[in-house]
Amino acid sequence: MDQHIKQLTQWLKETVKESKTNGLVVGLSGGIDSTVVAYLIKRAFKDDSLGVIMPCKSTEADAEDAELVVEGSGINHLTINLTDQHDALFNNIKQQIEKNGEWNEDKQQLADANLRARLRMSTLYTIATNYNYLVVGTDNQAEWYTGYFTKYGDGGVDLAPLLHYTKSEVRELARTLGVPEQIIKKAPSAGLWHGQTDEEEMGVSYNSIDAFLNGETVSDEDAEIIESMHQRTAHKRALPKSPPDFHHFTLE
Ligand SMILES: Nc1ncnc2c1ncn2[C@@H]1O[C@H](COP(=O)(O)OP(=O)(O)OC[C@H]2O[C@@H]([n+]3cccc(C(=O)O)c3)[C@H](O)[C@@H]2O)[C@@H](O)[C@H]1O
Ligand SMILES: Nc1ncnc2c1ncn2[C@@H]1O[C@H](COP(=O)(O)OP(=O)(O)OP(=O)(O)O)[C@@H](O)[C@H]1O
Ligand SMILES: [Mg+2]
Repeated sequence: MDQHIKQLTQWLKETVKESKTNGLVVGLSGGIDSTVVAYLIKRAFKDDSLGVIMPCKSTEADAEDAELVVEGSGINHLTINLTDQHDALFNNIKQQIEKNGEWNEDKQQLADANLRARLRMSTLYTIATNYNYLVVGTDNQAEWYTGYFTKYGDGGVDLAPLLHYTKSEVRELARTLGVPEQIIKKAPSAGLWHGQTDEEEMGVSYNSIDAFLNGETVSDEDAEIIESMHQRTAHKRALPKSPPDFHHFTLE
């Protein structure tokens, strides 16, 4: 993994140079993916890398883990609490829809969760504009393939350095980078509602997704879940659909 870390660091430097920007910013959750990204961007840009801790109705333990990452990596950081802003915006939207009697209770948890991810994205882009930085994503190969991210939320980024690494490879990168074991061992969680874990929500383990991506045999049930997630989320990996140019086409 040493060689990968050197190459990733070099790639980050080149990408920033080509974009004529000054550095990189990432959201720091205290989870392993953003931790690995934080260590990498700090290596690439000693002074022009920034981690942003954005609690949003999340647990104190998550913010403490993120602080541990700041200490371990030495990365510059900001903490911006989004809880009140999320509350205000979500309740405003909810009240307006409720007035029409059209609020969908079944979708409340998901809508609330995705707004958290999109508020974080908006915060990161506001910061990126200020410093002339790029926003770095944390999606790994397993999340990208299954579409397990919020479209234009944590998926709304300028570059995605971990896209070709399975979850177990991200753990290997973390060990090589000297990430504290406490962070490596934590159950992956989007932290979008109390007690959420990725594997419970998806109904399949990262070990199984990694094996599938490596071309190894997994159970039929797991393969079906993975393929179905992949198909349902194809739109997240594509540019927005647009119609044919009707200046040049007439539909029958
Ligand atoms: N066929 C289609 N063509 C074009 N667009 C389509 C579409 N189908 C839905 N859409 C659009 O996409 C939206 C649904 O996608 P999206 O908004 O992403 O929402 P969705 O995929 O339903 O939910 C996001 C999932 O990602 C998980 N997540 C989020 C954030 C972080 C993490 C993590 O691991 O940390 C995990 C979260 O727990 C949840 O399971 C729809 O509201 C609609 O606007
Ligand atoms: N509380 C938070 N503060 C700042 N950024 C956050 C927060 N929660 C989530 N994010 C951002 O959203 C990204 C997606 O979350 P995700 O859970 O997939 O990654 P992770 O937390 O780094 O690792 P893991 O998947 O193992 O939990 C994070 O990597 C991070 O950039
Ligand atoms: Mg997480």
